[in-house]
Amino acid sequence: MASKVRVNQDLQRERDRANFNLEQLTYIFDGSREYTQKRRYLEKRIAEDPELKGGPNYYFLSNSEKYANGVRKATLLAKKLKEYKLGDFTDAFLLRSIIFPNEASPMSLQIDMFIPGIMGLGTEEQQRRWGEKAMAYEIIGTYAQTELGHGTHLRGLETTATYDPTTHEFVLHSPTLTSIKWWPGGLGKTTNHAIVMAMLYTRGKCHGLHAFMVQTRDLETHEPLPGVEVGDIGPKMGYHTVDNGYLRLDHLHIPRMNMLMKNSQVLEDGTYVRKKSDKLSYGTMLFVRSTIVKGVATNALAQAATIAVRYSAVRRQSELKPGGVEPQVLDYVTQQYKLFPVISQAYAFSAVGLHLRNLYLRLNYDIQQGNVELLAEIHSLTCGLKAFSTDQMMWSVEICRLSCGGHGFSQASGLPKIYDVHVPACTYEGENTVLYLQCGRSLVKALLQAQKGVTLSGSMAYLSQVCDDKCSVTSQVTVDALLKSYEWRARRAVHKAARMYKGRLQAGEADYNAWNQTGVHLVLAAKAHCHKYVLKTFAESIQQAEAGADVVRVLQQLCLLYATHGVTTNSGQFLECGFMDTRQLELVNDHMLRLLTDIRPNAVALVDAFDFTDDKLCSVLGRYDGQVYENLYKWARQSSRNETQVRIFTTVTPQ
Ligand SMILES: CCCCCCC/C=C/C(=O)SCCNC(=O)CCNC(=O)[C@H](O)C(C)(C)COP(=O)(O)OP(=O)(O)OC[C@H]1O[C@@H](n2cnc3c(N)ncnc32)[C@H](O)[C@@H]1OP(=O)(O)O
Ligand SMILES: Cc1cc2nc3c(=O)[nH]c(=O)nc-3n(C[C@H](O)[C@H](O)[C@H](O)COP(=O)(O)OP(=O)(O)OC[C@H]3O[C@@H](n4cnc5c(N)ncnc54)[C@H](O)[C@@H]3O)c2cc1C
Repeated sequence: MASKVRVNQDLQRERDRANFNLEQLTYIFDGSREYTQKRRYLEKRIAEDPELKGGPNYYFLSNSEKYANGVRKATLLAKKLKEYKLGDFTDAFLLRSIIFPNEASPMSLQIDMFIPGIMGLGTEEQQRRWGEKAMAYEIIGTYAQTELGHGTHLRGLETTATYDPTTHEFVLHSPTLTSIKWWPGGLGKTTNHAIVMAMLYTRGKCHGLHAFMVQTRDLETHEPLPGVEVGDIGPKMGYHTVDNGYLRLDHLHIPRMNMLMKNSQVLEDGTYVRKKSDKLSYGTMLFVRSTIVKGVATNALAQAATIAVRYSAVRRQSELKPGGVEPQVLDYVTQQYKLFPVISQAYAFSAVGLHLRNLYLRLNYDIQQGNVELLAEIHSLTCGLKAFSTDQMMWSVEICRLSCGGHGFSQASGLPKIYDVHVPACTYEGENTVLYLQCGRSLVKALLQAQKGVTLSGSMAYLSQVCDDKCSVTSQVTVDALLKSYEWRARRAVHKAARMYKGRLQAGEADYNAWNQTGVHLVLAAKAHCHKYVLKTFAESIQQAEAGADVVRVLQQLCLLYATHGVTTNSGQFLECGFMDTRQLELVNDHMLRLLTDIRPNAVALVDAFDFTDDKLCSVLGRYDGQVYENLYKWARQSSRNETQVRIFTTVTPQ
């Protein structure tokens, strides 16, 4: 992004010394040149749009004002989708990310889950009936699954949908206090529809969790409908622009055809027609998990790295060379050790996120053809990678904030806002530990199958491969050599969990207890499996990259940094499996430190390539021009606390 303003000299010097084609790297990070061009076009258009440019300073708003401003922008988003003639899903996500920089829209569930739910769970007729209205924002919906008493345990959800064959209606009800729907985004004030996940009863039999289209509010008055109680769940740690709400249903009658019936049906006489797979109802969650790696984890990592690296190039502090000038804090190796791995994580998870998107599209196509073979594998992968990428993001965003010293603790840095809005991803769409366990169990089950002669395929094929070669790490540390170490570490972790599980069964323990007692090692196995998968996918993406040698070189440096940093921060597991010895670990560690030096000249350019505008970052520390101090001072003076001076009133004490 060319800037005509005065750029901080240190930052300009960093940009002048970069030695790779930054534009090409942006295309790779975005996924394509076309996406970059469309993003830039929309960013420019929004920045110049009189209805959207400017606006109140988010940081100085109360929580209620943040929500009201969010509703204002969400209604403009709906308007601009039409005005800009943007129709498809990707465009809606993109436009929303520009209008809501590191903010969640009060209507975020409309495109995150409500529309995907209609398209994924509804018949073609139902897609026409509600999908088109939802795309036109004529109805505003959310996804109401979690209840006061249950979020993880879907089979424990209590909301009921009971079919009445005499009226051809479902009666939706919240039978207990713990069955009140709790958390759905936009439910408190904003939305007028919800996909309600409820236990389906027909002819006295429960058929498990199914999706129902429920109108919660009058489309004219926005009043809650009879049988519907809705409200906001109250202040939260972050996510202030979203009215996460509660929904209590009191024998609400809805037509039979409000059950989303793509995968299973209830006929007029109450006959239940079952679906191909019990898990197709869970399809919306699988879709969202597949988008979180790129849309949430990568996005947060890249933004936090941009802010922290640019600021570290501008910030001069302390004394490095005795008597010398104060150095840029980016010249401290400890600062490089904090920040450069975050850059590598952002590029790694971007590659994985783009890969997952293609995998999901393939699964979706297969399911349309009635083929659910890939479902279990993609479920396992999306569980593991959603948890692994968001865990990494949570820690790394905080490392970036801490690396900015006191100013990192100011909202002016933009880093607390990144944390606030993205860290819930460790909980929503499946709490991370629970998802690791899903992944870990599927790995152990696959290995046990392989031990019975079943040939494994896909991401688990390596589990049954006999690998007797020793670690090939020499003084020439390479990704290929390290990938074998990662594979060995993951294979060993899965084998260990499987041995523990089988051992407990053989000792006569019940199956559920054998799984529970193995839980810690299931999580370790899932993390090791995901770590290997990320490194392998990142490395393969570089081999396939359409880029010049200069860009390939910097990506290879980042990939090797990702690999070596992963070994040094998990060294116990690599040593424990006996594949790598302490001498080889030393070689890996030394190589990682050399990589920090190699990457240092390109550090600012590598984050510039993420191509975030100042409007997107909302950060005084991460400004493109690096003019931090004067803008921190200007920012502080905007604070309402500075509108008045302190007056000392002497109180007259009665004689
Ligand atoms: C881009 C930004 C988006 C922002 C969105 C913000 C809004 C947030 C919205 C939400 O949070 S919506 C609510 C999300 N809630 C959850 O994710 C609930 C998590 N819990 C579950 O998914 C399930 O309860 C479970 C943990 C997976 C357990 O499943 P279950 O109760 O069925 O029992 P299991 O014995 O574990 O599984 C049985 C069997 O089924 C397979 N399986 C489970 N889920 C799926 C699935 N989604 N797809 C495919 N297969 C699935 C599981 O692997 C087992 O297989 P087998 O081992 O029997 O072969
Ligand atoms: C910001 C935000 C937005 C949300 N938006 C929505 C929404 O739009 N729609 C919606 O339906 N929901 C939404 N949710 C709810 C979210 O999906 C749930 O909070 C999430 O699924 C976790 O469930 P829970 O809260 O019941 O936690 P619990 O499952 O009760 O977790 C508590 C602890 O128990 C552990 N635990 C639970 N089960 C197991 C197990 N089987 N094995 C081992 N440990 C276990 C967990 O690891 C965790 O440590 C949102 C939540 C947040 C924070």
